[in-house]
Amino acid sequence: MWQTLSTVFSSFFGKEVKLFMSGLDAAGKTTILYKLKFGATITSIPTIGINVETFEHNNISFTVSETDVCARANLEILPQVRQQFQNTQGLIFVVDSIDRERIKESAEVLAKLLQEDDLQDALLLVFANKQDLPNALTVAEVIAKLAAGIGPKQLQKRKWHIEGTCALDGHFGQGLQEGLDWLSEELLKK
Ligand SMILES: Nc1nc2c(ncn2[C@@H]2O[C@H](COP(=O)(O)OP(=O)(O)OP(=O)(O)O)[C@@H](O)[C@H]2O)c(=O)[nH]1
Ligand SMILES: [Mg+2]
Repeated sequence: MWQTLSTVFSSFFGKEVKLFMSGLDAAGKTTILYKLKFGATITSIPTIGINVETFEHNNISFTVSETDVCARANLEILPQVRQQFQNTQGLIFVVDSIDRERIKESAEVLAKLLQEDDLQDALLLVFANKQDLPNALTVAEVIAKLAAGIGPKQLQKRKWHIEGTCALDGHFGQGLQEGLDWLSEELLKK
């Protein structure tokens, strides 16, 4: 399987892709970013501002900006966050699957992001994170709650994918690489 994928993606040598990652505070964004970059779990503290990191996957150089600033500012997207959206080819939205009380708020943030002009053509990858914890919302439940919050039509008109993830699991996390594989395959079609 790896050989096949690596052959398919060999045409990507030198390709640079910009992604924006968001979601509510404590969803696991920073943990995911550094797991993807270093293959290691970092001890994270709440992020102030925006983290930007570049790493390689499937011969693609992914530059990922991550922040939850839009959530902290009463769901209004701040100008410095909006600056990050230019030329963004993919939006990674991280959901804390155990935070049942805030899943509605999470959907509201996603709805705001999906309305942004610069994100109209962006692929949408949702990570339903913290699947390792008991009582986590299942992937199907996360889809239903997000679709209810943003309106099902929002998902119909966009290329999107969801992975159940555990960012803490092993070297690569669980579901994270699969999510990036989906993004890579969709980028190949463009
Ligand atoms: N059990 C479990 N805990 C996780 C997982 N992913 C992240 N965490 C934990 O969740 C907490 C918050 O993770 P962060 O990566 O700091 O979350 P964040 O989204 O960057 O938060 P802000 O910077 O405040 O926006 C940390 O204690 C992580 O170790 C996961 O998949 N499972
Ligand atoms: Mg953070």
